[in-house]
Amino acid sequence: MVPVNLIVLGLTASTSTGEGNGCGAGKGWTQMTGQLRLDDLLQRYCETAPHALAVAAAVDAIAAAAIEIADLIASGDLADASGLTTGRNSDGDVQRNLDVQADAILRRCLGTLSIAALASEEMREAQIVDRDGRICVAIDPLDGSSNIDINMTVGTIFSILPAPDDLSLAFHQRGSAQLAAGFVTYGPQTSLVLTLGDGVDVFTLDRKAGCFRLARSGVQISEACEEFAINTSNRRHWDPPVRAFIDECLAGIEGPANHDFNMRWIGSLVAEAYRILTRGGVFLYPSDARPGYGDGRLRLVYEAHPMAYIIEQAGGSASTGRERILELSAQSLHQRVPLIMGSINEVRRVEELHCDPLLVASVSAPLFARRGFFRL
Ligand SMILES: O=P(O)(O)OC[C@H]1O[C@](O)(COP(=O)(O)O)[C@@H](O)[C@@H]1O
Ligand SMILES: [Mg+2]
Ligand SMILES: [Mg+2]
Repeated sequence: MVPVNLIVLGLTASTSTGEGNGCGAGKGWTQMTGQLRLDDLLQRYCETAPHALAVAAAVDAIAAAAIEIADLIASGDLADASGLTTGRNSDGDVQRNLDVQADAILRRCLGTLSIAALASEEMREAQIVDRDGRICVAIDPLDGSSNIDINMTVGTIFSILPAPDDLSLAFHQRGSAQLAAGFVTYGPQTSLVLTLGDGVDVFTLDRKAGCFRLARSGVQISEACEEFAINTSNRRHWDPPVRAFIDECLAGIEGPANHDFNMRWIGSLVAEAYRILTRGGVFLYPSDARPGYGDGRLRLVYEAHPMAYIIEQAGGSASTGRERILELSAQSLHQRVPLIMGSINEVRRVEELHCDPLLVASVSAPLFARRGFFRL
């Protein structure tokens, strides 16, 4: 087991309380001055639980890989880090040059650690690495890859699970078994969002020093929100509950929601999640009627599970519309799942609509939905 590259403890960070600039009564977070480094936080965490050293080592390795990937992305075509299509991965998705490079960097950085099993979006099957390892790691090396060639935010997502006795079950565990989860956004800033099971912290890459520094601690998502994210080009394929929810959002102050909504769609799960953690909101990638989209688009093990863990740790909610994402366990590595996540009130509303066809019908009836007829 390679020791974590941990540095001095004892740095103190001065703090101030911030609030999301979004809607609702934002619970806010603690804004940090950036003196506390990821290494410091990992070192403190190392002593907390039997798995903690292995988890800290994996996070440390992923952070090192993220610094390399951030450099690569920033160089773009100059470093042959492009959105050029190189083929398809085992799940049939278009694979870009950068998907392959990010996967190689992460596997090299994680490769020196004692990890029981490793899974990646870019690998056909999970790999058993070290039977004595205490943890299993699942990665989406590059999320939002359709954004690469337009210079928009992409990211890396990771999930860390305990190693079960039977390693063939490594990635068939419930999402609630996760020990840690996080993601990195490669945008104007490179940020690392992390939960070790006790809240959510956001770190910013200090490029000069080559380390991540704590920027926000104890992130909390506001319960209500005024922003939704969904790929509306698929509207005609949606199920009635999803259509009803979005119709409510679009009706704004004149509809049952009784307030206006803004809309964003970046096409990059990491960027949507970062926005929700910053100013609230709700994200939906539901199942729809297109061939191959019966379970939505996003993958359970290395996209929905880690995102759900982070969002719940920040006081939000993540659901298929019918079930809590963290209750689910995958039948296969690349299994897809509908994902609705974000501010708790909006996710609850989507769930209500999924459970109650009469409610859906009432939202769809134009007179009922309008203020002035049935609402005072
Ligand atoms: O192009 P669509 O259908 O809007 O899908 C966008 C979604 O697909 C993804 O890009 C899937 O992730 P990958 O890029 O890792 O395959 C998400 O980041 C994003 O939310
Ligand atoms: Mg992805
Ligand atoms: Mg990907």
